[in-house]
Amino acid sequence: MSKFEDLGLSETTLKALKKKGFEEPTPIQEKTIPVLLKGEVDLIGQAQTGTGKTAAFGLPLIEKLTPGAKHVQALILAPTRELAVQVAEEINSLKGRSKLSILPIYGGASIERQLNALRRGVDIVVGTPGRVIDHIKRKSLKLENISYFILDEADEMLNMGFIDDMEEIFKHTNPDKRVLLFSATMPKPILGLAKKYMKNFEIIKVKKEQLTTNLTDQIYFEVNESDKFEALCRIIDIEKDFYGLVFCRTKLDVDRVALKLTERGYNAEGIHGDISQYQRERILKKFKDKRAHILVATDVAARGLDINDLTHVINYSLPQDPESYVHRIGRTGRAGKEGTAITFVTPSEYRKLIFIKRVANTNIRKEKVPGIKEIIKTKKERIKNEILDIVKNSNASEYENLAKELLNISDPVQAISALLKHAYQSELDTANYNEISEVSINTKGKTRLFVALGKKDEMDIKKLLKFIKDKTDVDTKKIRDVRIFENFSFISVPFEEAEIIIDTFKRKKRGRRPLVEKAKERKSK
Ligand SMILES: Nc1ncnc2c1ncn2[C@@H]1O[C@H](COP(=O)(O)OP(=O)(O)OP(=O)(O)O)[C@@H](O)[C@H]1O
Ligand SMILES: [Mg+2]
Repeated sequence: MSKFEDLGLSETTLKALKKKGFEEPTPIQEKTIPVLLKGEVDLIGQAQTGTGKTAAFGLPLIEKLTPGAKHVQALILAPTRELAVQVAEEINSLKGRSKLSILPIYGGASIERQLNALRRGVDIVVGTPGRVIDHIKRKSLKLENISYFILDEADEMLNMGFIDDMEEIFKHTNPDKRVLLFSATMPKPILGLAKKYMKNFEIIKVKKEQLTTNLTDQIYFEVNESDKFEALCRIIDIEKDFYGLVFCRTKLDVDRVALKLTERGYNAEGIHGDISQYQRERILKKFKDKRAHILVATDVAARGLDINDLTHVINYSLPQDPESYVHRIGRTGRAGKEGTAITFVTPSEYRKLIFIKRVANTNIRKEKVPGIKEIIKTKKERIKNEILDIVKNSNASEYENLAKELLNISDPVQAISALLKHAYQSELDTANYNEISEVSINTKGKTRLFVALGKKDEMDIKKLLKFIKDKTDVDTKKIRDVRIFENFSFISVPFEEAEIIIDTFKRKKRGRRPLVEKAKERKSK
């Protein structure tokens, strides 16, 4: 491991790094910085999420560019507004006493202010494609003299959604610039496309077997769509200090989940592309300041965002592709800190999970959604420790007289029990929790399905099979194993059949209950 001092950086920059608290370069910084300081090459830099790619291209810019050169010298493009702001801030914080001026330009923010700043002269522009094109058209942004054209999250920028914009912007730049592409993922087709924009280029990869960092513990839970919210609440409740991002597929889902969390008393916010830019920034700041502990988001927050100390990333819905999985869960486990990523998988999505696992070459371990008893036990333990901590470390003497009075007239155990009940009843109330129907998918793609059917004497195997036959299109011959336990039955069926069963019953209110009711109904007939 080398030191920043060995990479060819100036004294001013080394001082700035010290001030920022960077002790040694990360592997991607160690590899790219010397090449960029020396070289005339274009570059593709690939390294895992949270490993300092911003500084890997930011530090060489700081060294190579001339403050106040009267023309834009570098353009950095990023896929989201928040990321453009963050990259600009990160470079600003690394420049030390250098007079370089760095400006983020992005949609939804005052164009007037951006115009004024551009008129005054800017060295580095960090922008989102739409607003950059807007400025090019207004002739307020001239790119014919740039030394660097950098795509952060390059694979995303060269993907369908952005490619036309990239072409357009590229057309307005001078041919003799350096082109630098950075991302944690670089799928083959995109790599092919990238070559079109570059001349002699080097690929610098921090070689890792897997695309995700091993700082993040990766888990998946098998849950029905209708049980996801309950599972989410349980995950949050069992943690002492949950501070996490929850990813949903659609804006509507984000709104719904955020609202439901708020209604249940959690400190949650939602963020997506339909929210005004002012609100987006306000919400992100609130979350970064930990004034909100849960941020529900679409993939608008999946790439690049650097939020300190996130404990969890939850994939409430499965990401669209392996790359998205890698970036989403990469919001935690950054800069050497550990995190947990939890993915909800419904039976019909199981194969997609396997695909993600294979492409990302990562290990995603299966776990069970925490049970109610387990949560209550954990909470009680936490309460006990909190109280013991107060007894030990902080002064509650103003209550001592009242305590003595109470203990004089009542039994100590009863008094404390009453006090605990008074203080924690609402938190420990099991009525806070709903039932989760158990769906468990085994790895061979066969699904084991648990169906709650009321008491044993209300249903036998024959009735159960007939019930399934009547209610679903499942071929009952494919049911391999049927067992009836105390208050639920267990069947083992191939994946497709399980899907049918689940799809049939999840449309009804709560999965299990209709079955129980139907069983009773039949009995009474
Ligand atoms: N050498 C270093 N020492 C300590 N911290 C660092 C170092 N380099 C970067 N960091 C910090 O690590 C965090 C992650 O950096 P950065 O956002 O650049 O990661 P990234 O590789 O771009 O991740 P992503 O792929 O998610 O965009 C930031 O908070 C950054 O300030
Ligand atoms: Mg980044």
